[in-house]
Amino acid sequence: MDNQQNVLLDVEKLHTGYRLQGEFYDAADGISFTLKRNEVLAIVGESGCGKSTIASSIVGLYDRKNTRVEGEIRYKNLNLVNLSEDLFNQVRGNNIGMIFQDPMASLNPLMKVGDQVAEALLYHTDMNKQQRRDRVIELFNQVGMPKPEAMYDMYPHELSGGLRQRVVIAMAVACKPEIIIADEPTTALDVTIQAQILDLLKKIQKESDSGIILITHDLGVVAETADEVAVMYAGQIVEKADVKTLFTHPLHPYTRSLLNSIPQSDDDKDELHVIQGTVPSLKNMPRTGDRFAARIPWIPAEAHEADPQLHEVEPNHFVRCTCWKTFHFQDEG
Ligand SMILES: Nc1ncnc2c1ncn2[C@@H]1O[C@H](COP(=O)(O)OP(=O)(O)OP(=O)(O)O)[C@@H](O)[C@H]1O
Repeated sequence: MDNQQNVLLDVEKLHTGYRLQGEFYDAADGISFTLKRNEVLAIVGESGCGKSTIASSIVGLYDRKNTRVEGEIRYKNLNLVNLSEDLFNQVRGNNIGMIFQDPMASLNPLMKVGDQVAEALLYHTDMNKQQRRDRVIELFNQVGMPKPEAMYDMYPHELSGGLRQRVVIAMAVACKPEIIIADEPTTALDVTIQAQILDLLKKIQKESDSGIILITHDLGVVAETADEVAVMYAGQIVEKADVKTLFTHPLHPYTRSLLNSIPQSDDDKDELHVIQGTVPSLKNMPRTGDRFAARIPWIPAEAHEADPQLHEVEPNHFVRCTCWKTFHFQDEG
């Protein structure tokens, strides 16, 4: 049972649509989930499923003219869906920290990295200059930057990709936010550095009792880091469970296909089931029936629900549609 006090963020029927040639099309199409304290919730799915749309809806980083956001994103007594720009500016950084994929895009190339982290403190705290500098050095220590004092005065281009991402993480956690949203935080980094950054995120989460929403297309990252997982397909959550259940007992055909498309070892290569087709574009997304049905055409139409819902098939394990009951891979007969 959910302990309400531990719920940091409660997303309820979130619809985020983008205007394309005058009409809105939902990229997040009725998304509901909760993020709890001390939890890493991974949102996973192929490119174009709507993962980043959820992140930008939560932090209010979208073009208000061409984006329509409806539903509820409850944080404390606020509904972030109707929040004014002013309030968003207070919440972002202070209560909700954001880490993006490309550290270079988050950093100003002309400013010392230490000053950039200090700037976040300038907006959200009443620390004086020296206090801000001390706090930045402390943060650089916390995120594992070597020689933090010297690092303060470096420019982004003087740092490696991994160190730049550590600066971005320092910036995101500078004001001790309760919620951290990390959108593909390791995708731009070398494999060896990826593991270090994921370890760092877990360490920060544990030290600060925060909740992390980790957005990724990489199931390896999910296995490494997440507590809970939401699998997304074509704007909807199709399966939700704790990480162990999801990896040992996946049910939705999309989750099973995703898991089956990663080789565990060279021996498994012959048994991989590649997912046919691609995620439909926003305009061409089916809005009725099972959105994944077109990619598993050998499963009979009557196996799918007409209006697939998320069913709790066992405690805390949710699956959309009942077609999983008859699903098999094509070559399994
Ligand atoms: N600003 C926008 N205007 C119009 N369409 C958009 C916009 N942002 C995203 N989309 C479309 O919405 C859908 C979901 O995109 P989104 O970026 O949320 O997916 P994603 O799962 O995060 O994929 P990726 O990892 O490639 O970013 C895609 O079809 C995308 O083309």
